[in-house]
Amino acid sequence: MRTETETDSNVVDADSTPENTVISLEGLTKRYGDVTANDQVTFEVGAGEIFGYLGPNGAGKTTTIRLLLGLISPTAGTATVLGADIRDRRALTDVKRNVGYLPDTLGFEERLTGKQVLDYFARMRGDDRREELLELFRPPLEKPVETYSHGNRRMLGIVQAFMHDPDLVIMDEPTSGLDPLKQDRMHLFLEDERDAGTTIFFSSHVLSEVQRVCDRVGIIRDGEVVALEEIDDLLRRGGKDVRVQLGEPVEAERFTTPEMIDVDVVDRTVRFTYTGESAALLEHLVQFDIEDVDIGDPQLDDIFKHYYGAGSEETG
Ligand SMILES: Nc1ncnc2c1ncn2[C@@H]1O[C@H](COP(=O)(O)OP(=O)(O)OP(=O)(O)O)[C@@H](O)[C@H]1O
Repeated sequence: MRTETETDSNVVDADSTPENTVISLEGLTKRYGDVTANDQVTFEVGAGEIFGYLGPNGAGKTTTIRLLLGLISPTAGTATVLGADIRDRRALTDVKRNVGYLPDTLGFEERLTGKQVLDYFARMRGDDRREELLELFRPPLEKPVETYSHGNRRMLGIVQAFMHDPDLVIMDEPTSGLDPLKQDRMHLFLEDERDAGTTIFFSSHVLSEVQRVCDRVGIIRDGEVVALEEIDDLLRRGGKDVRVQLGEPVEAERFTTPEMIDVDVVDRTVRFTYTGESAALLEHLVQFDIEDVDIGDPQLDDIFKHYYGAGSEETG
């Protein structure tokens, strides 16, 4: 069941509490010496949603995932996964039979064949959906994993993560390094799984993929969650990345409207972030001698820059 959460401001919304909580983090903190990799991370993920955990390299995404799976212990705070407290090893081990995990780096024994790897996981947790998933992702099962391409490693990893038909799947940058066709296949698959009721938590540093498949997003920066909201709200505030090629040079003052941020005019090319309605932008542009217009989604970095303020905890 899809979870509706209301977010009417761009502050971290601690009340954004989905029903039927599958993952709940409460003040989760992990320190490595002077580095606070996760700092009081608090949010919830509801049943049947695709939750995107977004952040630049080194933000703390993998740390959260490893904490959730009990692979490392928190310095402070805690979390529950399918109701099990991550500090309770036995309870966590029990529920992990019902969790799929796709790590960023697959720790498969390299000399085993893909089939042997799947057999190993099947013995631990079952493999009811193995054949169906193999039809879809087709890793070369009879070859040793050490001969696999990056893409095939991912394909084997996905089969492994889903074949026991878990209620929750946690994935660390699942599409990184995949070609566009494989990324597409993965995204469609995740949507189908979500529609069938599986909860999916995945990390990414690619906004476009999070935008495409996620219902809700948490943004982590320097170990802190700086935004927690519906993807549509995030993108609306993120604005559009616009590049306009003009037939003749134009004065920035004449061209600029209040909805344009970071206007950069170089000769006949103007770049800016547009935060208003697309129709209003087009209406404005027709006044000028336009040769070309390119309107794209904002980059994650721009959203950070414009809405969360570099290096500050300010979220508005
Ligand atoms: N075992 C460790 N020992 C010391 N520091 C660590 C350790 N693991 C992570 N860190 C540090 O914690 C911070 C968060 O790292 P983490 O791997 O969680 O980020 P990430 O968002 O997953 O990044 P990436 O996208 O690059 O994988 C980084 O500063 C990293 O250097």
